[in-house]
Amino acid sequence: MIRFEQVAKVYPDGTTAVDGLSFEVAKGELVTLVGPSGCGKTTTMMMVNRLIEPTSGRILIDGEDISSVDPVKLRRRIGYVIQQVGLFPHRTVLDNTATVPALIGWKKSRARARAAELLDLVGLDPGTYGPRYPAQLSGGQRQRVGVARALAADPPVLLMDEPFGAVDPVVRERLQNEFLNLQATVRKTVLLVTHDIEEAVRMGDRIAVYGQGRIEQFDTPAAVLGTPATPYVARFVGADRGLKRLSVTAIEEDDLEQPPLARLDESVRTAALRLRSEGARWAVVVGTDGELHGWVSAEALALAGERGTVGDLARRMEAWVPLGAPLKQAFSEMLQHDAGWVAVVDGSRFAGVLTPAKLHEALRRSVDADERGVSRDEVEFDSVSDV
Ligand SMILES: Nc1ncnc2c1ncn2[C@@H]1O[C@H](COP(=O)(O)OP(=O)(O)OP(=O)(O)O)[C@@H](O)[C@H]1O
Repeated sequence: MIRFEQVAKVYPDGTTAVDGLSFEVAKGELVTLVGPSGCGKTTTMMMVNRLIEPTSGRILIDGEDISSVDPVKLRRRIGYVIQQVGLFPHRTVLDNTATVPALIGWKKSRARARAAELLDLVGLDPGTYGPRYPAQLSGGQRQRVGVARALAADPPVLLMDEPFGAVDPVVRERLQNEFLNLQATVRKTVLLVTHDIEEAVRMGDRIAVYGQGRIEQFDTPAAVLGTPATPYVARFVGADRGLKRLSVTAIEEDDLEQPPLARLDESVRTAALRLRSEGARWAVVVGTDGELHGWVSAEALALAGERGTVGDLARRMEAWVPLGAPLKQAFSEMLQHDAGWVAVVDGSRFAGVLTPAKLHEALRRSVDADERGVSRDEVEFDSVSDV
């Protein structure tokens, strides 16, 4: 979709911003460009919409050399989101969002209807926020308007330069997640510039790690964290890359432990006897179709006497995550609920629990799989509890 072929940019004062750039971004892929200040990320991005012209090499979009495309026409196919949003202060949020559709000649009513739809999509109620002016919004809301505006004319390509840089870390994480959800539906081809490796890892399908003016590694987040291509990349991703890896390693069925179970409609008596004979202190409570309901302690069952069903005593499950969610989410649920384990569901079906030991094992397996270039289920480890 976007292809760089041996692209270099030397500024008139002789500064080589980038050199020998060759990479490809597939249709619908989100690639993050990450690296320290001044390494050439923004230059790379601005060559795509021809705000900067390369000194040598070619850039192609959909096979077409962009140097032969009229820059104005080119930019209509490319949404652009920047950190300082750049909203027009004297235009309402709705009109700001409708800027590009209006520019390309849509009727005012159609452009505004589209703008309202987009505001809704980025989580801003068009009735409430549409008539406001940019100064009447929070930083995070302005950033959302920036994204809505960039998407308004439905461009196939989106360039985002530090799009979440101007907001505090909590809002940033929320905006990142919202954007990922949005991207799952709109599937734009995205280049996103950031200097934050965490953001690059969280957002990117693939990451281009920049050294000075060149790409040191272009790979998936897991590979960049697991097997840095050069000492420079290893230093850049940091010594805590195991920790960062938590956010890119998905929970798999094999990582789970199967705890004692009790059925919702089971009698207290049989459940109590069974748990006692298994020496279990608690059980996960599931419904008739195996759906997760909650948990029950062996003590509560023992004290309840002979009558009633498990359902009468079951407590709600506070900590649970879906299968496929990152290990980091499970870890954060455990911390948040001060729990020693977290339930994992597949749809509504209870799939098992993740314990700290299993979490650690999953992480080690994933690092090892990358180092050996095999898939994770081909790696065997003794679990901590076996040692
Ligand atoms: N117009 C210009 N004239 C001369 N040098 C420039 C110009 N624009 C950028 N540079 C230089 O080119 C190099 C790459 O700049 P670029 O803005 O692409 O880096 P960056 O990785 O995006 O940095 P940052 O994260 O700080 O925005 C830097 O050394 C910068 O000083």
